[in-house]
Amino acid sequence: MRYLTAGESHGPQLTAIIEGMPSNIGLTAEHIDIELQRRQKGYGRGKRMAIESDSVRIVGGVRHGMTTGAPIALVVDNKDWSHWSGIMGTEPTDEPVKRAITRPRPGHADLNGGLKYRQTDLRNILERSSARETTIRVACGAVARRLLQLFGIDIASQVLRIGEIAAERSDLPAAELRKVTELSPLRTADADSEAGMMRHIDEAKAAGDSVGGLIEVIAQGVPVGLGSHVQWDRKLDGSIARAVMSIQAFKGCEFGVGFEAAALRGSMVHDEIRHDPQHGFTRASNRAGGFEGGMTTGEPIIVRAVMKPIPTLYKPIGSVDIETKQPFAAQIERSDSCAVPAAAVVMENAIAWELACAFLEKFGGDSYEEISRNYYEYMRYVRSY
Ligand SMILES: Cc1cc2nc3c(=O)[nH]c(=O)nc-3n(C[C@H](O)[C@H](O)[C@H](O)COP(=O)(O)O)c2cc1C
Ligand SMILES: C=C(O[C@@H]1CC(C(=O)O)=C[C@@H](OP(=O)(O)O)[C@H]1O)C(=O)O
Repeated sequence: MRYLTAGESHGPQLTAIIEGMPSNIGLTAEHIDIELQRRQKGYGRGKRMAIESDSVRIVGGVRHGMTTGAPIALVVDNKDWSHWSGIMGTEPTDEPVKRAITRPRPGHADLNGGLKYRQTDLRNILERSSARETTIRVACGAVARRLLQLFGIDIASQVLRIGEIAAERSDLPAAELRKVTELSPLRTADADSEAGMMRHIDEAKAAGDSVGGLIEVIAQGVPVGLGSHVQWDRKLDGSIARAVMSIQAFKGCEFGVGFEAAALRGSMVHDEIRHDPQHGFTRASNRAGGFEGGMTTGEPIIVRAVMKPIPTLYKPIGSVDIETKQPFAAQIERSDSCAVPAAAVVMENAIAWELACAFLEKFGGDSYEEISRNYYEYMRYVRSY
């Protein structure tokens, strides 16, 4: 499976085409909208989220609520477009020249993008680098999720840190965790830390600053043997790391005990293998976070990732105007102060996409029926191995 997206943050719409989704999978706009709405929630976001109320239009590949095997085309309209059509139209006009953005924000794509693409109006960079794009990426992930759900794979996230404030980690199964974190404005399972986390965001915002955080995603019910050890680009932990690291502002990623493994002995890192006739092979622990040799072990996949603080600051750090070459004191219209809870939903769906691709590679088929046949036969074989 593959997908491409197009569209600017303040343009008319975001668009995606998904190629390779099998036929006979139940899929409606409602399935996708659930994920889009989850992504919009969360404490710390700016005024843009009050303007948007994201919902998808499925404009190809689905008929009467079922996929047909044809490319799936998705559209999400930007409600903010009505305020930007003069500046963001596709037809020639003088408007952008008068209102060109020449002040690059440290930490955003503005300066590098301006240099690389020879742009004198940095809007031509920020419009596409904006995390508005994660809306349509989540829509694609939500389609992948439909396939995974049919085979009992659940994915959930929890926020483990906002800036200086850590939250207690929950080890609830994914389906339960999802219910708990859904009730939290910070997408955390630790209700006691919530107030402190929100205060931390408020304080950063009041100081003209921003905060990042730490997110964990768990995927449960994933069969053993997705991905492969035989080629570097078929290692599924590698594909997931790439997908996670490609999310705007994500700066690090680990599986299982992760970076802690550097300080631990092997006996404290690896998971003992066990066998019983009823379940076949199992593990005594899941310190590997669900991966060995680039393949799933059958244990839950546990991925954590770091989101850096938002780059657009109300009290900005030093930068230089690309036209005048003078330092400037920026005037910011609006920005998020913290988008970690929203990013957790993006991360879930980015991982869902990679899992669905690996699932189709393993059990491949043009239709749900073919995939089912391959999947259940394999699962029977695994239990008797
Ligand atoms: C959900 C989400 C919302 C974001 N909101 C903002 C924002 O309001 N302002 C901002 O400057 N950056 C925001 N970012 C981060 C930037 O998009 C990101 O830092 C930028 O594209 C540069 O990419 P990099 O940080 O990966 O290098 C957001 C990121 C995510 C995932
Ligand atoms: C629009 C979204 O996030 C945006 C991501 C973003 C950025 O620079 O990444 C900047 C802000 O956009 P604006 O400049 O329009 O206020 C965020 O609101 C979204 O998540 O849907």
